[in-house]
Amino acid sequence: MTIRVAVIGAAGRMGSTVCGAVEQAEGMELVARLDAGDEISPATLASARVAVDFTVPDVTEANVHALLDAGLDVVVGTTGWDEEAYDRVREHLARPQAEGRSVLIAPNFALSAVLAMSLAAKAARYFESAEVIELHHPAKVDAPSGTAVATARRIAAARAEAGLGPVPDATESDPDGARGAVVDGVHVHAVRLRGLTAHEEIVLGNPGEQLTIRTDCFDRSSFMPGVILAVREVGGRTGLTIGLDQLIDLAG
Ligand SMILES: NC(=O)C1=CN([C@@H]2O[C@H](COP(=O)(O)OP(=O)(O)OC[C@H]3O[C@@H](n4cnc5c(N)ncnc54)[C@H](O)[C@@H]3O)[C@@H](O)[C@H]2O)C=CC1
Ligand SMILES: O=C(O)C1=N[C@H](C(=O)O)C[C@H](O)C1
Repeated sequence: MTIRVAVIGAAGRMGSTVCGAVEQAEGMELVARLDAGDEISPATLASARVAVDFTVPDVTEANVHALLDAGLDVVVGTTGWDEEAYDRVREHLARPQAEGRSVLIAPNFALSAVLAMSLAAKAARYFESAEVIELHHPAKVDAPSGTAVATARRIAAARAEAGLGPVPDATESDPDGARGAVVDGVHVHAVRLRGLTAHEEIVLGNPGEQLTIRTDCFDRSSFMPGVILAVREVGGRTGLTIGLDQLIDLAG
């Protein structure tokens, strides 16, 4: 059966690329393109079954609740989500009116980034030091990137599980924040540079050795197979799914 798809944020860099990918995808029909100022309502959604949200961190959660109220399953790529916001979506999905509905939120839909996060989490327990450097195009409105935050959280969780203490760091004075943001004890550095798209480096250090894990997305086409996979799969799930790795077998 054809999946009818609405794209929210359709005029943006990601939204417009997603519109093109949905139009090219077998078994999908793009039925609505909504952007800022458009109401989310049955009339504008044109009987869409799945909505894809690539908007801005300030509005994405409200969009998801409105889309659930309208009876759609939702795929979200927009950043800015925290545990409290996830919990509010879980609570919404638990209401009888939302029975059978499903939301998938992923900080990154590119396979290289999903693998980089997974490898970083796997490697983290073996290294004394770990830091994350994300590098993006200068039109990005948030820092650090959602992917970097998710990566740092996974590294921190792996370190805690392995019983590792804080990363070694003798810094006593840093009035200008040169050591970057600190996410769950992991330092995260953000670079904004003309010419870049979306890149991340995870550096892990031990005495005398370093492991560098790097993902480079040179073009937004890199995110499209993951987005299309999520659109296909979201309807077969229930509840909240976080991360594209939940749909891909990374074992082996
Ligand atoms: N999960 C992933 O793989 C990826 C996630 N992103 C994230 O996706 C988001 C969008 O990124 P870009 O497309 O580069 O940004 P963008 O600024 O090019 O596009 C955002 C679009 O959302 C629209 N918008 C703003 N408020 C809206 C509202 N209330 N309703 C509907 N549309 C609204 C804007 O008018 C704009 O067209 C960011 O949070 C970014 O970090 C970006 C790339 C990949
Ligand atoms: O804004 C972007 O471009 C990107 N945003 C996401 C993030 O913040 O992690 C994903 C990717 O890095 C591109």
